[in-house]
Amino acid sequence: MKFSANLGFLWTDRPLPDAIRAAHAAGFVAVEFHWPYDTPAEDVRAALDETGLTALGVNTIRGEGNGLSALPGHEAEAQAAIQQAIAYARAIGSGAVHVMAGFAEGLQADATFVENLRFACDHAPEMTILIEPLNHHDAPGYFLTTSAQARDVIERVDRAGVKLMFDCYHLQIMGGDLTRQLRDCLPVIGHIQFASVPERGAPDAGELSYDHVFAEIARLGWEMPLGAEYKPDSDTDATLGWMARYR
Ligand SMILES: O=C(O)[C@@H](O)C(=O)CO
Ligand SMILES: [Mg+2]
Repeated sequence: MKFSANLGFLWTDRPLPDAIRAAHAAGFVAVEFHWPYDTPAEDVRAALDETGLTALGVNTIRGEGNGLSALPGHEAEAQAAIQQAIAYARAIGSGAVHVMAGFAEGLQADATFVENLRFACDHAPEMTILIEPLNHHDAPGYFLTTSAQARDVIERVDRAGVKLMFDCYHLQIMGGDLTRQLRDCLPVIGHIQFASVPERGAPDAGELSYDHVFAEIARLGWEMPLGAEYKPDSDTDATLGWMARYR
């Protein structure tokens, strides 16, 4: 398997260009970001060029909450955040942006999210526009919570570019049955992330067998790097024992 280091959680003790170099030294083939906007895109791009790593994605900013795109009345702000993320992604050579929905509920929020996602897809037709269900313990009140809801939104956005960020950690907490969820969602998955459950640590612990999950992902023919989005319980390099097991 190939892995992407999520630098929102891994090597957060150093500047992003150094975190990219550390990911390369550890054997990751890609990196992904949460909110890299404080680091000039050209510095990130230079570290990517130097190491040959691929950049898989950036998130839209959180705003007051966990994103803006499902907040009725905040369309201008949400679309500015989408444009900012797309511009940054283009500048670092990344092909995906995760559009964060925010804390909201109801029909108006749903319609707003769909419209803002159409805006993102139409603004950057070459880009994968990701949406990600988050679990209700870590992000109570977040608009998007299940893969079924995400698939319904994706269908109604009705654009080829919009895809599901399948985070095994969140989706295990929000109902589990992960093997079936992977099979059912496969046609709309744009990226896969993982962490142990419930601690959100390295994948070789917890209630979820990544021996099984990764084997199923491979069996389904998924070839893109999987996003290691976990919170190291010590120095990141000391938590990477799982990589040798799964590579
Ligand atoms: O799972 C997560 O928390 C992230 O993928 C993210 O982008 C939102 O915080
Ligand atoms: Mg995630």
